[in-house]
Amino acid sequence: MAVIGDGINLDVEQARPCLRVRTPAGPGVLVLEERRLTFTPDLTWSPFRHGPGFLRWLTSLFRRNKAQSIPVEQLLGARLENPAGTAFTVWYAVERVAKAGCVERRSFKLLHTPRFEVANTPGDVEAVAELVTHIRRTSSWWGRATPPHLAAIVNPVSGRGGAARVVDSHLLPLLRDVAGLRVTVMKTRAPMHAAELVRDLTLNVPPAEAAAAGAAAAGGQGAEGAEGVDAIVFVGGDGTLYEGLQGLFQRPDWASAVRVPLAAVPCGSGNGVAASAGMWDADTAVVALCRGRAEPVDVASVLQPPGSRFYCVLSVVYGAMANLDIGTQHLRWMGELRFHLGGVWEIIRGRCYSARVFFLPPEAEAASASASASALAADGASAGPRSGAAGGVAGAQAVPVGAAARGAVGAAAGTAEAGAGGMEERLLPSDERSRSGDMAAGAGAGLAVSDYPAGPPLPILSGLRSLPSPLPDTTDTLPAGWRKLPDSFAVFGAYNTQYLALGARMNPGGRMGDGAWDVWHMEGPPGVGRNASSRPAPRGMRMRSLRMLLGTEDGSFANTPGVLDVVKARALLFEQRDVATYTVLDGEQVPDRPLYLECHPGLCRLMVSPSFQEPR
Ligand SMILES: Nc1ncnc2c1ncn2[C@@H]1O[C@H](COP(=O)(O)OP(=O)(O)OP(=O)(O)O)[C@@H](O)[C@H]1O
Repeated sequence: MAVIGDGINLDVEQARPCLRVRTPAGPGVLVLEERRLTFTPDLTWSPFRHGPGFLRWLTSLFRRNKAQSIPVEQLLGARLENPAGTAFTVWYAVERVAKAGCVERRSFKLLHTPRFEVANTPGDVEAVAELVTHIRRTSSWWGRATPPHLAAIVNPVSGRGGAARVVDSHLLPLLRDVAGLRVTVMKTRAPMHAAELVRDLTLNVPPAEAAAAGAAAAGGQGAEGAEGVDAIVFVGGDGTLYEGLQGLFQRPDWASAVRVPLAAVPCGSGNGVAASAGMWDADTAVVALCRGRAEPVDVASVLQPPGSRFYCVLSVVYGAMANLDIGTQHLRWMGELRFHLGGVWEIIRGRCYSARVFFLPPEAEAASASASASALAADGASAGPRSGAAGGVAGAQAVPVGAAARGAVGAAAGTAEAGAGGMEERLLPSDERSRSGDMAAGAGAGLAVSDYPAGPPLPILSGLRSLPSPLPDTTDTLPAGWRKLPDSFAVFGAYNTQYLALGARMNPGGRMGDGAWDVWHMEGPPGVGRNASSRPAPRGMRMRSLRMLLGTEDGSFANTPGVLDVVKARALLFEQRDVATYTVLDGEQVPDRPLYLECHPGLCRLMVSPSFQEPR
């Protein structure tokens, strides 16, 4: 042990600084041991019990020289409290468990010690700097020698507009000043700006092996020290992450860029991605970003004629579930409450919605692949649209629910039509836009997978001879293994993760990296046909919907038989056949045309809370 300054010792070899410090409650010794950081006061007061009040002072008399310690696994970092570097506070995170209905929510509360101060000598200042760096490196740098670099994409209009506040209260003071991470803040200036920002980022891609080893460290050792960004943090709602995801897949290097972890800090209205990752609040998100745990998350490619390709990680919803989101946009100022009001309104309305849905269960994937391979072989491996039963009809009706139908939706929602078309316009790079425009003019456009922007391979959809439009009446023209859902729904939603919003566990039992989406549906009355107006719900349906609404917070509706049915899907063919609703991907409306979804198992990586756990 070397003596560095007045009363300050540093056990250099074992990196165990022992500092003689002064707190507002009196002097003592601060020791960093292998398992804990301990402060032992010389006199009577504990640093954790300082503050005004005679009673507090009196109690501390009975706690003479009692050492206070923080387990190292709780440490987060330390902040220098003055320019001279002689004062600092140590920050740590304590786990809290709260009950939300029948499920536990594990979040973190951030706490700090009182201000420790040392004498102003070069040796003391150096020892403090060394201690601060040591705590930061071992607690919050993902096991690296240098601090990871986070790009924070901040949407100032998400939710109630609190994202900028979270930057000032958490991202900069805690992640940067306490944990010592490098944080670059970028504010979005308009819809889809997040995609542009992600497209232009210089990324520090971890090696494939490090990413595959995955769960432990978000970055991996190989990427350390490079100039790029180690993780992309979306400070906003689900829409902000969704837009960023589109940008990620517009990058020419998307195949490696997907190894850079994504994170969601909850500042929107729904925050389904953040909730599904266990990021219940900004404090917990800070701890997660410091610990650097990342898990694989499935991404779905969604193709829509004539040439759009979207990517989503959260959900495809339609009917009541879509109306309570998109139909309540004007109540955004209410935060999550708007979804509950929308849900109640949908129950009062008691509507069912018509749609055509086919899905491929995971266990049927192999059968489907071999069937389509042999069909292709029999056809001489021809590619592109065919004039078969599905393809022939499709050619004439590439946009199945016509302008009149979209007009009706637009009229109902004010800006719905502009929003949907506008998003498609914004999503596609300019060359794709012009291509898709040309294709829209031509009959049969967008019916082969090759008509869509390149990206992750789509073996299941490519196995279809063409993308059927409109969707057929039966599974006869589809490869083996495909199944059909009823044509009418009181509720329909396909989910990848457990939560659709912080207070909505819509997919209890869902796992975000299992390579399948869970399709929840409540069947409506038969005979609701194409382009028909939505029908009133039959008897008992309102009660089932109400049960679902009441059991949404913890997902307990799933325990009541007969409320909803669920199937797992590797791929989905979906066609909207109703004018009184929307089709919504990850909370963002898309045009009301057929969509073809295929799941890419575990393609991206999502940063999760240290206590994140999914059902087995
Ligand atoms: N600077 C901006 N000005 C206006 N709109 C923006 C800006 N930046 C992003 N947007 C748009 O804000 C919309 C809402 O963002 P986001 O989805 O993150 O919040 P939210 O809808 O409140 O949350 P959630 O999706 O979780 O319900 C997005 O559709 C996005 O296009």
